[in-house]
Amino acid sequence: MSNLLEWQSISKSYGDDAILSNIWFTLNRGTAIAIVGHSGGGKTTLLSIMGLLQTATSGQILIEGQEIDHLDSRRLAKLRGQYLSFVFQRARLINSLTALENVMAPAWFIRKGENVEQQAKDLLEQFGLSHRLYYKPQELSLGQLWRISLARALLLKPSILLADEPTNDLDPALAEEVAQCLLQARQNGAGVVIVTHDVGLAAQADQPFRLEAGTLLPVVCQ
Ligand SMILES: Nc1ncnc2c1ncn2[C@@H]1O[C@H](COP(=O)(O)OP(=O)(O)OP(=O)(O)O)[C@@H](O)[C@H]1O
Repeated sequence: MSNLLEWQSISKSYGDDAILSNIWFTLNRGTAIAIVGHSGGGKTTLLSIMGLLQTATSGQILIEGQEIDHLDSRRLAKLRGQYLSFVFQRARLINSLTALENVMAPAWFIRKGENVEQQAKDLLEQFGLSHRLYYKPQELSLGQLWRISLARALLLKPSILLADEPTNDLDPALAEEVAQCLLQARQNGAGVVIVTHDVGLAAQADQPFRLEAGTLLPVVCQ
């Protein structure tokens, strides 16, 4: 079976500024990789290329063995919907919708025609929020908002879950809770990619990397 995601010699420059150079890696189903690195080192750039939101300057990207570099924007958008889901540092929920509606909103477009309500309720129950289904974001705590954001991402049944700085600004207990929820997504076979400043979170991934001088280096945890 082919790898979920494969990068072959990916480089990215903005004008003369080389940000990523000659990056190779593989993401398998049911595994998590984490990427740490200093501010301005290119983590967001890397994640947005991974999320098919930006293109690389050179190299090959394969999703389940399929080369994507020749695809037009419409086909890329389709692949994004089919394979990828994002969890952002700030939950980015819609204030006028309830928790349940927020979870279902992207699925209304991506899983058109499917009845996703029960699955959304099940996910919220799994995250201990069945008593908050009809609350609006402003009536919920930061941790609850974060769990809703993760439920929203998981309802799309992504093969690849991308998380950008998921534990920034969270207290240690909540950061640990978020880490466990994210890593749990591996159990459904998702490949998880976490970009973080949090070395403790990175250490819990199956493969922690450091982004340094545009290159991914494996981190050896003690
Ligand atoms: N669209 C762009 N055009 C030109 N330069 C850019 C662009 N986007 C990012 N950069 C530059 O690329 C470098 C890497 O930026 P990036 O946002 O990927 O870093 P980062 O590791 O995510 O940083 P942080 O941890 O502070 O969020 C920075 O020097 C930034 O100025």
